Amino acid sequence: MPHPVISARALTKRYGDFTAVDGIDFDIAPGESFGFLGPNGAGKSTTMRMIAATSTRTSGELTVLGLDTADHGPEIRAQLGIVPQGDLLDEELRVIDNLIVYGRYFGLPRSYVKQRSEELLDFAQLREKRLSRVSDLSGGMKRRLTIARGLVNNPKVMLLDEPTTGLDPQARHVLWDRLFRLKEEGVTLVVTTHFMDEAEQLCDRLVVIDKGVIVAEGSPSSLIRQYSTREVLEVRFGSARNAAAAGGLDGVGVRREVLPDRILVYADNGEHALQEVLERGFEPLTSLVRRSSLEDVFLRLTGRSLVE
Ligand SMILES: Nc1ncnc2c1ncn2[C@@H]1O[C@H](COP(=O)(O)OP(=O)(O)OP(=O)(O)O)[C@@H](O)[C@H]1O
Repeated sequence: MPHPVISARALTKRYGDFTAVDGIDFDIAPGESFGFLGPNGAGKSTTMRMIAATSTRTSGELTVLGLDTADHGPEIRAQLGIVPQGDLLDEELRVIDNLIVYGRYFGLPRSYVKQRSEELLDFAQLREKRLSRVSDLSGGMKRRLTIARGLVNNPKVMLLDEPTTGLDPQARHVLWDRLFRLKEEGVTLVVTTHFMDEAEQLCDRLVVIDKGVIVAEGSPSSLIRQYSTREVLEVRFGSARNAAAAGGLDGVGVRREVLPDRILVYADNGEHALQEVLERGFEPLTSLVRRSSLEDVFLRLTGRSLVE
């Protein structure tokens, strides 16, 4: 890897007796789109706050853009774009003024901030909303404005904490498209998410994090290859028959996961697996063959579903 823009070794954060981040190691390369994928409470936001030098680490090492976060908070923050979980916009201000006021916090010259804010309105597809109040924007527009605001200081690294939580599918796709544009421009993206589709869409590489610990690392496709099969057969037998059917499917596919409402059969060929299920005399109410996803990886690694 070229010299990493962010590097962590044995990074740990404790709140009293509770360890939120438990000795994690990772390196993020320039221009990479890197994800922390994990359920609520895994320690993702805590890690992001330590990267942004707004929360101090308990132990371990952490450098951002070659600077130690313990000693260089203001210099680091001046070079990062930060998109926190809540939008934290000034609801009373107009859209354009949110950008200008934020830019002025960085001490950037007024003329530069004005010009940059106009460019960012276009980037965020908010030109028509230039003079609207934030309170009149949709959730997706607010998120895009927050991202635009995070770009005022022209950062090389963007931290995005759960960028699409709470948005509808269309708004999510618009946002992913904008983030993809940033990536094409060479901006390093660091994203936390508990959505496996988001991780698959946005991340070149990710770590799966659970209870403050990294349980796997790789590209979405390499993680799926390593921890799952090519296909998954999902069969539903109804609550009364689910357990009995689960007991009768030993040896079908490579592996099975029995969930309360369905059984997942991991197999390289899902249709063949379905044939075997039928040959054993188990007629499912519904069946579906799909490709493996990061959700399957997470289930395999932790025994739990990502979104519970
Ligand atoms: N200031 C704090 N004091 C005590 N415990 C905290 C504090 N901040 C976070 N925690 C705890 O640390 C754990 C990790 O929280 P964190 O917010 O980093 O998780 P997360 O993976 O980002 O999840 P979410 O998506 O819900 O934010 C949680 O159990 C949380 O309750």
